[in-house]
Amino acid sequence: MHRRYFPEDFIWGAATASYQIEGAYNEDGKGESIWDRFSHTPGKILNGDTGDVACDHYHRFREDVKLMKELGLDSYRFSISWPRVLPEGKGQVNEKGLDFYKQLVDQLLKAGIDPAITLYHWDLPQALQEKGGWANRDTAKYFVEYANLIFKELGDVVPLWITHNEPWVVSFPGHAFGEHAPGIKNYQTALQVAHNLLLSHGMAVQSFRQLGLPGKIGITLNLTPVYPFSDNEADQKACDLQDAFINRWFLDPIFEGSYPEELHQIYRKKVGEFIIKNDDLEIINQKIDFLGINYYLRLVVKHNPDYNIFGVETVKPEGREYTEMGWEVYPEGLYDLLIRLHKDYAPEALYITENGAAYQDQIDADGRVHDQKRIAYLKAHLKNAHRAIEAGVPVKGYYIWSLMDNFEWAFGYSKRFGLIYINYDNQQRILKDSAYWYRTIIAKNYIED
Ligand SMILES: N#[N+]C[C@@H]1[C@@H](O)[C@H](O)[C@@H](O)[C@@H]2O[C@H]12
Repeated sequence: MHRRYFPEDFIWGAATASYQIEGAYNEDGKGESIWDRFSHTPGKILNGDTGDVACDHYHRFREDVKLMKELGLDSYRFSISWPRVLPEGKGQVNEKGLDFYKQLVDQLLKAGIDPAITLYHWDLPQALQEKGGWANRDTAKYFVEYANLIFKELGDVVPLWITHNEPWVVSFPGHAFGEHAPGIKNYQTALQVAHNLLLSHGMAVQSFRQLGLPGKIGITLNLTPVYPFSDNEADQKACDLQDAFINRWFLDPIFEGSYPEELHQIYRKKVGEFIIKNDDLEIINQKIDFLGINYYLRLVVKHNPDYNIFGVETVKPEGREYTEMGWEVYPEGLYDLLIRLHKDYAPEALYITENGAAYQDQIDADGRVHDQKRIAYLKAHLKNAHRAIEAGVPVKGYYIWSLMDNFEWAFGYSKRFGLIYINYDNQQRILKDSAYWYRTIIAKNYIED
């Protein structure tokens, strides 16, 4: 067996997000979020599930930190619920909400686990949505005020900061396709949202620098390598357009201070303009300390003039393995993506801030969850991350999505991604075989293939 040793300082982590695990959706002064509103709207979430209770992490965080310590995690990535600390999105602070996060960070530090905080993982205060939400440029200003509150409370002890999680998902499923909160179906609004999210990212990075905090700050993007169905020119062009739509629309402003021109032209013609003010792109193009990437799958596309505004159709290659999300298992895509990012954008450092898979997990007669498919998935992706590191890509850490089964957005609780199985009937936590496997990987700092 070949041992693939990871760098001595490689960070082994796991990730969650506030709305997906905390519950206590209206307790201790927390304000309503757009996901509270969306999940309480009939027909939006499978089985009518909501995040009202979720994994009850708000009340069980001490038990959960003990489980993280049992796994030997170096770091735990979680998000702050903006409306839990600022119920109206701005103004009056909810001290009980802030205190929850201070206690969580305190428990993590005592357990020897580095906190990694995501400031925004989709749960915008509903009060700000009433003022236009991310389509309103003012929300960028309110985001920085919120970020400064958290920076000042936790900035001295938290080493890793992520401004936004997957702004592409917030923009398009949330504002063009209507599949995510706030459930808007307006492409032009989605483009303005994307821009205001990026602007708020740049403004928050500037503020972080001005505060002189000791940690590192970056952003997490869902990045998907795109491959042409065939080598004909039309399919290759379709591939380039899909890459611009999903990846470059966010990578280029952040790293180059400009939007992909060809796609911008298509948007001008087919969607309409969105407002960019004078030095916006200069603000967005702030130097960041790392790029976080969430990798799950690749896309294979072909040209189809009738398919959408781009004439790009996604195809599902035959004979491949797919997860419960219908996502192709393609570990090589992680290697290809890391190599491309290193070559085209050269981020100072990269963290794989999410990688994982949903499978049909069940408690077997022995009381265990034998999730061998997940172990195989994680091992294959770690192998490709290691290949990229050996090729010189500065990958500094890996966070499994997810620490625990949780509320999977529009799919409710039907999809299980966790290392820890959650019995939602009694909130029992059960370490899956993948959790025990991950514990050994962390301890040995190598995988064998
Ligand atoms: N779907 N799916 C799983 C996972 C989702 O649960 C996370 O909240 C997102 O950051 C990202 O989409 C990935």
